Amino acid sequence: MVASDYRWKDGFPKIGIRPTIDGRRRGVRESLEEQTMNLAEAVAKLLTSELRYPNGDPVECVIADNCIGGVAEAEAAAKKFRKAEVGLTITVTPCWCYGTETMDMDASTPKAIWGFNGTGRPGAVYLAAVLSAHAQKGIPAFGIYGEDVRDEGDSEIPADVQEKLLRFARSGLAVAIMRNQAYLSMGSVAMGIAGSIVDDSFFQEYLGMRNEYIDMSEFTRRIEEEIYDPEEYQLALTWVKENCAEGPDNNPEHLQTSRERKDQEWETVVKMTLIARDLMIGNPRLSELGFGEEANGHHAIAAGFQGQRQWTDHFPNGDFMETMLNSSFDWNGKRAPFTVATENDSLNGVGMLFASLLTNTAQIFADVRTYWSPASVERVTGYKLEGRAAGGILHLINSGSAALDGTGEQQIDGQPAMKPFWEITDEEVQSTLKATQWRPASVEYFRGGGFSTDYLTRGGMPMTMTRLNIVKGLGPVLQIAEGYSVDLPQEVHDTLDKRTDPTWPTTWFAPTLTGSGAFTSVYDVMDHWGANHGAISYGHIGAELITLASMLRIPVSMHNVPKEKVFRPRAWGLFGTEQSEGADFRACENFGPLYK
Ligand SMILES: C[C@H](O)[C@@H](O)[C@@H](O)C(=O)CO
Ligand SMILES: [Mn+2]
Repeated sequence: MVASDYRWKDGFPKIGIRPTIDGRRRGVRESLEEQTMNLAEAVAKLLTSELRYPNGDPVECVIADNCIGGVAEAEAAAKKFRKAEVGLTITVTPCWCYGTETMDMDASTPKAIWGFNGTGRPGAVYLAAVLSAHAQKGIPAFGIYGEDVRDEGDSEIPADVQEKLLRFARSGLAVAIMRNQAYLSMGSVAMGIAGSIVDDSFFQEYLGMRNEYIDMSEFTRRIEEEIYDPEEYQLALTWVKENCAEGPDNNPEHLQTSRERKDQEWETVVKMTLIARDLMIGNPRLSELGFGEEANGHHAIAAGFQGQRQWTDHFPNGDFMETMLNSSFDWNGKRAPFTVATENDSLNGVGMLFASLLTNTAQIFADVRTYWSPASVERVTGYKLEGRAAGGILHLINSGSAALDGTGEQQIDGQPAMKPFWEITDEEVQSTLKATQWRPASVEYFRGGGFSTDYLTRGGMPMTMTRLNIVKGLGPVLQIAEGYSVDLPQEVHDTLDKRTDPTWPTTWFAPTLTGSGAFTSVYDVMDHWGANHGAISYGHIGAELITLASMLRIPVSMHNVPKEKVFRPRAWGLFGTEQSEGADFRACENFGPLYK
């Protein structure tokens, strides 16, 4: 097993499927057993064929041993699910069943109910009844009810039901996978950035996660005492020399460092990468080398590196380490990305974690740096923004953490994309590496040097930018902006890029406007953004993020997701049905964090 696969050794949570049934024997129950179990099997088949765990394996479903007609069978299923480490449940039924007697009572796992929309037996009536019980008992559940009436015995899952089952399951798996994992804070607060003040109550109560902390001096100790796998280090260094092209030094001549110094910095940043990964997930090789404690790691599904300034004022910066860990490959080959936030912005790290669990793809961490109005672009370059960029663009750029996948060199149907690692080809890995330069870090900012990731994201990718904020008195709030990466003519990009730090990776982002609220204009999007950073994912995943946030009881303060894709627990509608965000805030406050 390569070190980076070690993190999956405990397996993943499973999806529990609960076929519920009218418990009346001597006719009713018997007539429904087969159809009900068939629905359960059809749901399991759909989920197993469509969804994958972060390591690429198909998700696993566990079906209750028999249909659930009353409390004894409900508890038997719950027991089976606990043993099988089920992290979310889906109840399916074509018929009337007894609400509180058959419901899943575990308040800490996401749950959905699909009430088959037929006429012979009232599955949708059970759905309404049991959802009212869920509301009354404070255990919110998602309701799924197909739009069109189907015939009795039909166990095909209609497309609208499939979409909701998958959206629920993706988000529910994200909830279950992050639970009991850790966020590892490497260092503390970077340059007064509030997101790097780790709020452990938030992690504990909303995400079910624990917090681990190390001082950055741990990197120094491990470098000096050689607490890493020396063979992997040699492999990594050789791979880096062959595959990571060093770009031109942009520093004023008197600040440029020698070749010898740069070579040393490369050695240090490669060691830092091995060390950060081992800190996060452990490494069995360290045990063989006599470092049993270090071999265990911190059980971290996400981490952040403070870097600035105490580390970077003296040592090479964390850009190479953060970028490589966030990417879908390294010297060991293709593998699931790690989640590492730059500047230890733990709240942006959580945004990256959400999106990576929902998509199994790598994430871009960036400063939401500049709103470029069409007039400003024209003034500075003479160029008139057009197409998706016509309303203005956001310059997403930061020194570290942007996954190499963000180059857009991977493809889906001939279009730029970012894919799960198991779909990435070797050629795409090569062109991603070719599209990236490693620029000697700007020494005025990073006195200890290092190498910044420099690339330009290809335009035309659907993308979703998200940001988690914490507000005193309110708690966490999520912001979501769907849009597209856009291409600019090369000379226009160069002019705009050179006004800031051209050694950093750039994504030009055009959010999709709705004409109202925070999405009236691109300026409004920037003006509403809650912090200096955003987490950017491939794809339009706003609907998945909304569903996930509602499971965790994190209200969404701004989004541009079409209304028909918004899917939250049924009880949300009881807090008001208006299209504003108010009902979401009231519901989240009322039910409180998932693990309170
Ligand atoms: C080099 C600078 O300190 C940057 O790292 C800074 O602009 C940020 O990224 C702030 O989030
Ligand atoms: Mn930043």
